[in-house]
Amino acid sequence: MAINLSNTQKAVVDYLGDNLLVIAGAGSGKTRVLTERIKRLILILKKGEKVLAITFSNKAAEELKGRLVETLGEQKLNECTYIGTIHKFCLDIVTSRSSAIGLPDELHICDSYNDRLQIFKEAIESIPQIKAKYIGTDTKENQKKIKKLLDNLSNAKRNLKFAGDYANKPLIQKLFEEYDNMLIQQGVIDFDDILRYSYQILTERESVARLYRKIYKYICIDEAQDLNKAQYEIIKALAGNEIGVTMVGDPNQSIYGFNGSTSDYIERLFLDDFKAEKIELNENYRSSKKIIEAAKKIESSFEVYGVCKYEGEFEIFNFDDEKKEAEFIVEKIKRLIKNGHPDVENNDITLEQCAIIARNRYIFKYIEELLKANKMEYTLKASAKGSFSSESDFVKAFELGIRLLVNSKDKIHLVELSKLVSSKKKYKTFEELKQDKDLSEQWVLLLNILRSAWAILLENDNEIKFHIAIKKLKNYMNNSQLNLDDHELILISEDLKAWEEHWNCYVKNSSAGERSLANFVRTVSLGSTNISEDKGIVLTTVHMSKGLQYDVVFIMGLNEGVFPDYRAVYADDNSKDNKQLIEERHNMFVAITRSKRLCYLTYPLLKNTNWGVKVQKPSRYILELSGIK
Ligand SMILES: Nc1ncnc2c1ncn2[C@@H]1O[C@H](COP(=O)(O)OP(=O)(O)OP(=O)(O)O)[C@@H](O)[C@H]1O
Repeated sequence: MAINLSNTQKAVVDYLGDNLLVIAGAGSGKTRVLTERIKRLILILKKGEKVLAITFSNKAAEELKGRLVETLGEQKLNECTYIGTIHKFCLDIVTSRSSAIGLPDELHICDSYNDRLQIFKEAIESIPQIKAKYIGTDTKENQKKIKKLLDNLSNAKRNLKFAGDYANKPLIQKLFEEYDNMLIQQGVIDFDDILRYSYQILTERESVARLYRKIYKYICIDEAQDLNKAQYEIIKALAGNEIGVTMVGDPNQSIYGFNGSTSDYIERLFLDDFKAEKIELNENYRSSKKIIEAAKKIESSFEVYGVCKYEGEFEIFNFDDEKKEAEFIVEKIKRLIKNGHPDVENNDITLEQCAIIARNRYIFKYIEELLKANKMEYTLKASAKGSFSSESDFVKAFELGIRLLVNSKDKIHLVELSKLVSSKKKYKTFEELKQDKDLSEQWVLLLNILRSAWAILLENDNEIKFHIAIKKLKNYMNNSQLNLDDHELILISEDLKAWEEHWNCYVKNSSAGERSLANFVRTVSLGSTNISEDKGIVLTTVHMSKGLQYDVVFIMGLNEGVFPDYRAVYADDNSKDNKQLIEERHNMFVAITRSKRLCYLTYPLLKNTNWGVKVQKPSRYILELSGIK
């Protein structure tokens, strides 16, 4: 359906000055405008130049690509744009220019928190003074301290700090250095390093920055209210004073403070540093009148011009307990699907148009059980990670082996694979493990199969036969000697299907020349191959619901301490300037504004906990909103 842009939207699309800040309210057509602006900028590019579009998530990058490809076609899109998350873009800088700052050529991503924690513990163990000073004898307390230290270190990295910046705290400096060295010795860097090292490359190697500026003539940043220091400084370093930067964001939707993000970067610094022109988009094309009214009660600064013709529904319900709350939602969805609703186009509602949003994933416990019992399809969106997440031991071993094929220095995954195949053995190399015949009969058979699949992957790095390797694994599953039970067979088959999807997605989004097994593993680590389509009702945390919209939205579990989160509620500072509480309010605003037409808030009065049945207070948002019928 062709949509006519409003005059303000057109002003954004056609702006041809240097830098532009677009403050865009929820549902004001940000994505639409960004798509049109990129198309407009492409028209003024010279041969070989590109527009760099940085999105907040892989899903948003896919969405943008999908919309652009419709008019530009695949070839033009690839010739004229780079669309991806900042981590993906920076990983390309680091992996192609690592030697410029003295890092090894082949680098991989340490993508799991537990792996990082393991390496960090080894770093602590290797420095006796740190162990003595920071770690005591109480093991539980130690775990907490170690995690806190690691969090502090991540935070420092997000603020672009290096070990050398801690010269006045020699022990911290040593720990920082040791952790970084240990990562590098294993051929890996962590997520924070991807940004930190690319910043170092861009600022210390002017020639590299110049090269990027020759290619990327315009930079467009989506969801810019969630930039943190590292991300903002990278964009600044990349742009120099030569490249036009457009930032689009909504301060009311800033919800990543725990990552060091703040809307200050757009509201203050971008305007000062880049002398950017500011345009505000205040229309709302998404939500019905009732939804807008509720959103305004949560964020009084939310101004909307132009009103949607639909009245919509906004209602609040409470229940004796969580089970009853879940039952109500399921029944309500069934009724809406059966009867439709006059405020939803064509009076027709499908499962896919319904979302259930909660502040954290644990709220979904009962509703998941109930949806399963009712055979109602749903997709749970609770975490951006989880790409390396095979459930069966067999495919887990295949996956760990792939990591070891591309990074022979990787000790963490060698230990993990060793534990999987044998509880007693410790191998020095992957090769040693692969050749071991002194294992259980089952693992000797499985390793035999895995060896042949891994060998296929190594045959030709320019033309990886991933599907043939998977086919080999599938064929062997039918081998009766393996004696796998039905449950295990289902897990294996689902895992293999997931790996085929990762591979297909990787192939679709990469060019033949850049493909390699190592590049594939890095892309999976970034979650860039994890963009399967949502099926059925979407159950999503607020954070994962960003940028999405549904005709019907339920926001459940609205109790004080859950939403707003207890950490914000019980923070020492309970004033209205409490940053955590401000961010919780943004979370509530995001949740409500995902709804196009109908929005229902629910909460239980009692909750079953490990400590018995507890009375629950309604969320402060319920009290604020209860005047709305
Ligand atoms: N000029 C317009 N006329 C009619 N509909 C529009 C117009 N611009 C955008 N829309 C529609 O409004 C809805 C919201 O747009 P979009 O998702 O781009 O908003 P957004 O600003 O990204 O929202 P949010 O920040 O809350 O995620 C979409 O369904 C879009 O197609």
